[in-house]
Amino acid sequence: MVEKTKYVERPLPKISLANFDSRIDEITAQLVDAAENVGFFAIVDHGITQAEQDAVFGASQSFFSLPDEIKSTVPWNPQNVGYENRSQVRPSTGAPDSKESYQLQFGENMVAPSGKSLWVDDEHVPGFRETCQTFMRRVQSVGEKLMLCFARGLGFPDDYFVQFHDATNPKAQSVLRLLHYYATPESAAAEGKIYHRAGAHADWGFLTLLFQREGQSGLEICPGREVVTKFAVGDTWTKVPFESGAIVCNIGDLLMSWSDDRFKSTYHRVKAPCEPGDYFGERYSIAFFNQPRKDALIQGPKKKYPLVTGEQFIAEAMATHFAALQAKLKSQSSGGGPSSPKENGHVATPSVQAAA
Ligand SMILES: O=C(O)CCC(=O)C(=O)O
Ligand SMILES: [Fe+2]
Repeated sequence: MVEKTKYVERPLPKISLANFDSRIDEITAQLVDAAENVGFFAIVDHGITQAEQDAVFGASQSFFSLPDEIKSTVPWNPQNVGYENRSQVRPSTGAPDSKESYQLQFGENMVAPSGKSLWVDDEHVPGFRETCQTFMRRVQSVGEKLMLCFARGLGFPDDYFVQFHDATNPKAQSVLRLLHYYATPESAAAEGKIYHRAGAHADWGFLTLLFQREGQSGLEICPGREVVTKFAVGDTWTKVPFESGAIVCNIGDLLMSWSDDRFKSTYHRVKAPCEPGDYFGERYSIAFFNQPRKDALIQGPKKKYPLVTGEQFIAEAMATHFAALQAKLKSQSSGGGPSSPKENGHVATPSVQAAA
């Protein structure tokens, strides 16, 4: 029988970006407070309209509706781009998420080592690339406002974080991730079979901006993490429901480290539906992961952690993640859990998901 989830009500800070230029200091104070105390917050009055969101969700739905043979023409690769299906295994669950996702970037990573473009051909989803790139630029500009405030809040020059996330640089690494979680049978839940959605995790990147759809709930957070060097855990959850006009934002491990652990990278998940009242239908969401260039120099103002490049930080995060995953799989195969997934692509792949 599935254990009943422990829930606690925690208010999610809601921050308006209206009149940004004249309110920067007020907005900075609100963002810093949210980053220090919750790690998650909702942004409103950001200028991205519902119609713009609907357009990219439409493109996402059209892409995921394509036959597998077409989706597999743009396969995921370790540059953190491309399409994957039920391949991401989180250390918290040791089993694949029941979802498919397609990751897109601004720069040269969209060309696979083979020379092939990882943009799905426009003949399959007309206007797909243009729709996604337009949306990416819009989200990037919102992210840059938040970066300016966080730089100011930490005592860095205003453009400090923005320069490392320049989307016009061919080496830009930020990712738009289209996500589609499969509907799961309620009968399976009653029999104790769990279909994970996004198993609990903290994001590795700098800052995530998330778009949800009305009526497709499931996002939950578990604040309280103290240091970035420890793997995130926790079991008391707070629901983050869809809110019209709001972008849900969260601090990632990289910004937690870059702030000397002042800002919290919060543990979160899309709940595996298994209890009465859970949402078992399909869920579409879109995440934009701001990730600095590989040569960005990461060190907080108080130098709590040694100076590392963006590339080194991700490599270390991957190693920690991979070790935690191996430990989980080992505990499952030694009788700690039900069936343990085989050590195949499922295990190697997720360890390099920058979003994990
Ligand atoms: O789909 C969602 O709502 C959350 C996804 C997520 O947390 C991730 O991909 O890192
Ligand atoms: Fe996440």
